[in-house]
Amino acid sequence: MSILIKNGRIIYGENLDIINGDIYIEGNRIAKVGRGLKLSAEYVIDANGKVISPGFINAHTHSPMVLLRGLADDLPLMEWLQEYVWPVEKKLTSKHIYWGALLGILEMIKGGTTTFVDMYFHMEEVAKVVEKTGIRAYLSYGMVDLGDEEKRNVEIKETLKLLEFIKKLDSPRIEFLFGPHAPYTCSPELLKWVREKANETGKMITIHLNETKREVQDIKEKYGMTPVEFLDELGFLGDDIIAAHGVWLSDKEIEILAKRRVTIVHNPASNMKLASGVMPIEKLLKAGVNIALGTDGAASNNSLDMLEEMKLAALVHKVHTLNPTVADAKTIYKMATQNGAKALHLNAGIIKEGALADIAIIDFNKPHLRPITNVVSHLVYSASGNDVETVIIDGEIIMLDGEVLTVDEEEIINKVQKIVDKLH
Ligand SMILES: CSC[C@H]1O[C@@H](n2cnc3c(O)ncnc32)[C@H](O)[C@@H]1O
Ligand SMILES: [Zn+2]
Repeated sequence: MSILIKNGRIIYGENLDIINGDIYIEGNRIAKVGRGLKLSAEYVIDANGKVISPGFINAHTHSPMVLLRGLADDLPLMEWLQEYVWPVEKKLTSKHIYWGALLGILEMIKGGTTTFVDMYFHMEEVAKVVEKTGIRAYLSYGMVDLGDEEKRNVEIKETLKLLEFIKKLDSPRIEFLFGPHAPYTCSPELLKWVREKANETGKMITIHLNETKREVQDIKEKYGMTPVEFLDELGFLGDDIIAAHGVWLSDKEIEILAKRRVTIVHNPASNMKLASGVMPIEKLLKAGVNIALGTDGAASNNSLDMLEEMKLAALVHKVHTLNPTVADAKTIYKMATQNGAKALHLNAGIIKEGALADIAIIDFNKPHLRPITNVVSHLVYSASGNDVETVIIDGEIIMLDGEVLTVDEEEIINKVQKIVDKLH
């Protein structure tokens, strides 16, 4: 398929330059960017008054957790997980996960997300939904063994099953990654197995890391080291690690993360809602750590809106440090786009010739986005997912003028309501 997007304001290249012009897409790549392109295409989109942005990369979520949205608000992490979330998750079947993933992915596409990194269970169902909807995804089975060998073997089996399933799907948009849940739920034996298997297969790893003060204390008591030191001792860390949260980090841990080229995923809404704390963004940036952005699951956010997440990321550090220059709009915007792509070693998150055609077109013909003075600032501080109009993923139009073309939105909303009504 070829697509010509005409007369838009393009957020171009690594430096986010604004160019008024056209984009020509051929197959799944951006072929040309320029003014007044005289090229014929199978599909032409008029982007007058609109902004053409790289699609957003949600680098940490649990897509089916939309089923638990609003279930347990206003609680700290451990109580939230142990007393509310895990008991409900025990009841979830593959059918629940299929419909939950449909709702979660529908929400993400509507908000301009073109790629997401997921960790949950019954992930074969999520893979089916990714295939159907047209989004790009990196999927992991969330492994928890709590030091129990029998449980470890079950988790290993489930992980290898997902790896095989995704291999057989042979989709250019679906990748597998390993998903040990966290150092406090996974034994050293399991973490070592993950590292070895990741080396053998070349697949990446995602994990929750240093999310709460309590977690750091527990790991120190158990292993006599901080979580990052512990993982480094195991030989676990590398540039294939996508670690969610990184809230409670010592200077030494930041140094290790930088040295090992680990990506940290910032999840400001979840960290604020669960009162986990504030990520040390200035120190991480200064050390050169790659920081991507994620929403976490919808039970701790409570939405999957990357535009909203950017605003929260930009604001929380200003109030926390009492310094308005911290976390400026461009820095945050890069976290939601090119830094996520860097973490995934993916040629996306950027508009330039040769990059994957993963694009969000945002309608700026709205009062809250006028006058157009600073496009990136408006996206970070004024826009929300509702302003996204058209989404292209892997060179295919997935949403056009607000309508997702690959699924029936009304059917998904009604079905999810029915299955959740029965669940509680
Ligand atoms: C075993 S699948 C993934 C697992 O993670 C849980 N989860 C969701 N959000 C968080 C978070 O912020 N920290 C730790 N664990 C989280 C989710 O409910 C699943 O059980
Ligand atoms: Zn999470």
